[in-house]
Amino acid sequence: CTRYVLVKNTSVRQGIVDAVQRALKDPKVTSVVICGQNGKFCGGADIREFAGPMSGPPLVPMIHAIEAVDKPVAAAIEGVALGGGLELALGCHYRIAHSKAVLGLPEVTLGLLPGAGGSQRLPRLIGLTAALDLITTGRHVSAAEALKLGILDQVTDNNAVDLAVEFVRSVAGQPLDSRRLSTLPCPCPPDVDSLLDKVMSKVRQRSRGALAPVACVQALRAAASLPYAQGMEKERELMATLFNSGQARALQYAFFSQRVVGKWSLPSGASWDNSTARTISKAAVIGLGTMGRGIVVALALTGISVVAVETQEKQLAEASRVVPAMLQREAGRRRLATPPGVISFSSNLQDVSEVELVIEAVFEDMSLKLQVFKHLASVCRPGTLLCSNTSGLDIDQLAAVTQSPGLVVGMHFFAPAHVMKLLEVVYGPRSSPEAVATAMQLGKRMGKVGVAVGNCPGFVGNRMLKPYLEQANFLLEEGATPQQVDEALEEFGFPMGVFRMSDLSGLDVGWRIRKEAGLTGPGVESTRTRQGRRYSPLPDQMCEAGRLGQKTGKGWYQYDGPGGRVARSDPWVDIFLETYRAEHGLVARSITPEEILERCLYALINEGFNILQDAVAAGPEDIDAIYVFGYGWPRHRGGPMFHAGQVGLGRILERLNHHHSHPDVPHLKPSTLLRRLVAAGSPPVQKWREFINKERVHSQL
Ligand SMILES: CC(C)(COP(=O)(O)OP(=O)(O)OC[C@H]1O[C@@H](n2cnc3c(N)ncnc32)[C@H](O)[C@@H]1OP(=O)(O)O)[C@@H](O)C(=O)NCCC(=O)NCCSC(=O)C[C@@H](O)CCCCCCCCCCCCC(=O)O
Repeated sequence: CTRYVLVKNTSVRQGIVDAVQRALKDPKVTSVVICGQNGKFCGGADIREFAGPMSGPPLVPMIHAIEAVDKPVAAAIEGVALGGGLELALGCHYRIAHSKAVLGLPEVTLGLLPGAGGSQRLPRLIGLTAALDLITTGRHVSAAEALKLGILDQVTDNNAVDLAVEFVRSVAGQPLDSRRLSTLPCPCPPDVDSLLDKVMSKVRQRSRGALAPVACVQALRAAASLPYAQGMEKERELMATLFNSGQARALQYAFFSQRVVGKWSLPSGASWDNSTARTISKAAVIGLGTMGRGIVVALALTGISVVAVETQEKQLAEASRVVPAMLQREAGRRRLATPPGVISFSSNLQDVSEVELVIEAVFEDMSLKLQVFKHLASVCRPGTLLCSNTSGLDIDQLAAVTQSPGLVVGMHFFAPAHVMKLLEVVYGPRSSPEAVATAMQLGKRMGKVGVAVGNCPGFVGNRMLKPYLEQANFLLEEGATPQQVDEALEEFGFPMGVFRMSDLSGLDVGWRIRKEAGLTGPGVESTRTRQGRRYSPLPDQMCEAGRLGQKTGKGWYQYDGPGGRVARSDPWVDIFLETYRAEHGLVARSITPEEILERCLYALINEGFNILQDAVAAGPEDIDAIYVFGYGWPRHRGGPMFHAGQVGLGRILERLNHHHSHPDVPHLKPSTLLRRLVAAGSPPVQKWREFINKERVHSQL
């Protein structure tokens, strides 16, 4: 073999075409190895190219040409072979990989399908059943699994390129017909139709309105039932539909948002690339309720040793029993051989004196948290980072009771903390860049999507949730039922509507917060206006009636006893709402799903604009990542701020104005930023950051 180097500064596709052509023409070349540069085979198509017209040689004919070559061609896979990268490898006659390589067809996660023959070649190679799994989930597989599935011919711990060269030399001259996947039949189980139907219904249920998983099944049905050329035609047709769908744009935006938020910056100018993070090896978690336990597991899974502290003996005993089992289960799910972290349980706060970082996860009560922070400040070594898992309390107030307020940040996890991907890293005015960098890096080590956000009540996620919940309650007062509201939201793509979600998390959570805010409780007058704003006492009255949600077996729905999970509508709630309306002289009216979506979602989006205006979030991507990873916003709709752009900012403004002008629907006053964006011609979401910065410079916000 002669080695031809693919030059990186020209299009990779052009490079491959040219190099293969030269190799074909060169009589000295008996076989060909395609490899990547710098130890990475190929991560697939450049997603940014999808936004404009494609240039350079198209992928599909290029792969066909490689497959048709009459000298053996092997792909030497190091690093990754994803998407178009794996499709290129499937066009080669052989595939040799390094043991650490990762393979997959993740196009479905970008709103696409493997559109360069992958949907037709992979099932011909590994069979329909396995291909359905890989293509509809987009999951990555290790080299070992790929070898077992039959995607790879050989795996090595040594140099994959050297092995591939040796390998193709050894097979030079052998017939290649059986190695051309496009010529092979697709191995299918006998009950192929019932398998496809079953997978289709599973996919529809799981995808909540996403188009790509459904198109993937359709493409695989074509692979199973049609000759290759017709299958490719179907693949192209489905790809064209997906390609031009708003969902593909939303999912590709979500891919980049996830990466944008990692490049955080603070209003002070500190940012990910000018701040140094400390590497944490010893941490402590204070409070072993649901959140604390999850955080302990998340830390331990990264190999950090954790001191888990709980002062209540009963809770400590239960946590000592439950946490190791949780760790074992999660390690198993992640295919980690043994959970690497070491956990020690204690009832003594003194035991955290040697750790480098503490996460407080006690009850959501400011006076209790202040007490804990004061204590920590006296127990911990100087320089220990003190973090709070508060879901919305003032980080600055906590920092104020310590000697080093710069070392205090919020680390707001989402339940279950060892599973949910989102982490809000909350910086106060005094938090140091080092503290933020350390919390962000720790989040990354835990596999979280960390988003740096400013300090305000509820931070980003919960601050936006408030007007959303408020509108949902107002809709009940006006005539909707919890089922109607939930159905509209679930149809939109949320895994759970707002009332089912409240039942799951417990109605008492918000009740406690409202009591602390003086909005309800003894001595507060039972009116529909509180602290000068419209207020719905409905959720408080539910709590007063003992209906706290799933845990009491009754909430906005009824369940089969406490802890039950299947929500059924409850005639009690209908009577409760009717009585309430009658008491307050409200006449129920018919409310459309459109109004439900506008009132709930536009309220949430409007608060998102306020948050951007206040610089609590650095950009719309931060808000969108928070909602996609922490609040069940359907990923194929990009996130609330992306969705606003899709709907049209002018339309959102017009509908907010419309609802706001209604005498009994307050709290929907459009944000100044939204107005300014509309006045500026509604620039695309990718331009908002720049726009906000300019407006701020000119003091327009
Ligand atoms: C590769 C990774 C695993 C690396 O992870 P790692 O953690 O190491 O690094 P990062 O994730 O932080 O990434 C670093 C850096 O790189 C950027 N990036 C990564 N991948 C891509 C990409 N694919 N494109 C663009 N940019 C990428 C990332 O943003 C970071 O940039 P930054 O500036 O922040 O530093 C990991 O990155 C990863 O998983 N990547 C994605 C892998 C993937 O999903 N691949 C599939 C891509 S889609 C594809 O391959 C499609 C194919 O099926 C071929 C399609 C054929 C097209 C045919 C067209 C027919 C269409 C018909 C249309 C008809 C139109 C009409 O008729 O109108």
